[in-house]
Parts: sequence; structure tokens; C-alpha cells
Amino acid sequence: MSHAFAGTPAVKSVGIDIAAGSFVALIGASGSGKSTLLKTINRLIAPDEGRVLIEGVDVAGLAAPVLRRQIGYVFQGIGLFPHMNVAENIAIVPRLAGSSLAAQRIAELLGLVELPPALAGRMPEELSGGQRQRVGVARALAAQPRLLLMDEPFGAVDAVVRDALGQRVLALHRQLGLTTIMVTHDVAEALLLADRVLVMHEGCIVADATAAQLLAGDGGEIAQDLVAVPLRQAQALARLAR
Ligand SMILES: Nc1ncnc2c1ncn2[C@@H]1O[C@H](COP(=O)(O)OP(=O)(O)OP(=O)(O)O)[C@@H](O)[C@H]1O
Repeated sequence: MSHAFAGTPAVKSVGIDIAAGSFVALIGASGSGKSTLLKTINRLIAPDEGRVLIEGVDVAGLAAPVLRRQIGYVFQGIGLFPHMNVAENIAIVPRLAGSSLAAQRIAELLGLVELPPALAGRMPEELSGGQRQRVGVARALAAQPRLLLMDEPFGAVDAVVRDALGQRVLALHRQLGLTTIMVTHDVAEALLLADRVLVMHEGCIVADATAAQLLAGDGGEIAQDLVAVPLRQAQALARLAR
């Protein structure tokens, strides 16, 4: 599958097969094509060449509401609607598909991301950055999707919140039996959460490995350059702690 913007290739003949139930992280330098690849899955971008199949069905042939119910999407920069309260934000995908969410279901979704039900009536501006990220995840899960796509879901929060959110998403991935694909700039996060790491470089996938394989030195030079950064930091911290 390929996609170019005004003649400039962003994704070049990428072919991947993702097993149901896996947690895949997509890492790589800025501009390497991660978001473009992710967006072809829920048709925010249509590939110029090739197809995206979900359980054998070409997404190009699915009606938008069907696709949105199947795929939860956590936007880069969260993207909560500022004029809607938390409950309305969470209910937006089912609403677009013509159904509503009961208050009890909103409370349940807030519970999944460890937020109190009382937050349902708050506006996004009245939430902390971490709480907004959690609402973004709850919204993505509202239509009970089987596939969860996340584009840099934990940007702009401190390391402690980021770690807690990552762990929560991993727990939900397991609990709900999701297939999860996450774009992240944080290589340590990718290694800690994902059972498969794809490394993109200039529109191509240059490595496809498990965290253990990458940490053992596999995956090639570009992958190893990325992995070296958190490894060096971890080693330096371990030395300091001695
Ligand atoms: N809407 C667009 N119009 C034109 N070019 C675009 C558009 N979106 C992305 N690109 C270009 O396509 C290439 C891949 O972008 P993409 O956003 O997929 O990269 P990325 O790896 O997700 O980057 P980042 O980590 O910075 O989010 C880049 O060169 C980018 O400038």
C-alpha cells in the first residue's frame, strides 16, 4: 500500500499483516509516514495504491458509520470537541451512527479509564491534560471497537501520567481483547507496551520485531539507533542508582 501527498511519497509499498489481538507500536523519525499509514486504516486517508483489509474486508467498501464503530481512534493532540462536555464527547461516535449512550454506559467508560463518573458534565477546558487523554481513550472505546488506533496518544503529559496511561491502555487492550496499533515517539514506551514494533523510515518499514529482539540487537541500524537512546538512559540511571 502506498500514499503520496502532491507527488511526494509518504508511505511506499508497505505490506503488513497484523494478527488479531496484537499490540503493535509504530515508531520512526518525524515525517517517516507513521500517521499516514495509521490513517489509511480508518480511511482518514485513502491509499493511492493497494488496499487495507480488516478481517478480509476492504475498508474502502465499508460505510463510514460501520467503519467508525469497528475502529476506535485516539487522535494526535486528543481532539476533544471544546464546546461539548465529557459525556457528549464520549458519545459522539455512537451519536453519529444514530444511537445514544445511557448515563450508566458513560460512567462505565469513564471507569475503564479510571475517571470518576462526576467528570461527565465537565467541559474539556476544565480537565487536566492527563484527564483529557483518558477521555480521548474512553471516546475511542465507546462503540466497542475491536481495533484501537492511537496516534501519539500520550503527548504533552508528564512522565508519571504517561506511564500510568500506557499501563491502563495495555490493561484495556488485554481485558477487551483489542487489536491495538499505536504511533509513538517514545521508543521506551513502544518497547514496554507493544508485542510487535514496526520501525518506519522514509515511508518504508525497515524493521518488524519484538521488543526482546530489538533489545538483543536485531532489526538493523535504523532500529538500533532508535533503541540506543532509552537503553543508554536506562543504563546511566542504573549506574547512578548503584
Ligand atoms: N496532509 C498532508 N499534506 C501534505 N503532506 C503531508 C500531509 N500529511 C503528511 N504529509 C507529509 O507526509 C510525510 C509523512 O508524514 P506523517 O505525518 O505520516 O509522518 P509521521 O511519521 O507520522 O510524523 P510525526 O512523527 O512528525 O507525526 C511527511 O513528509 C509529511 O510532511
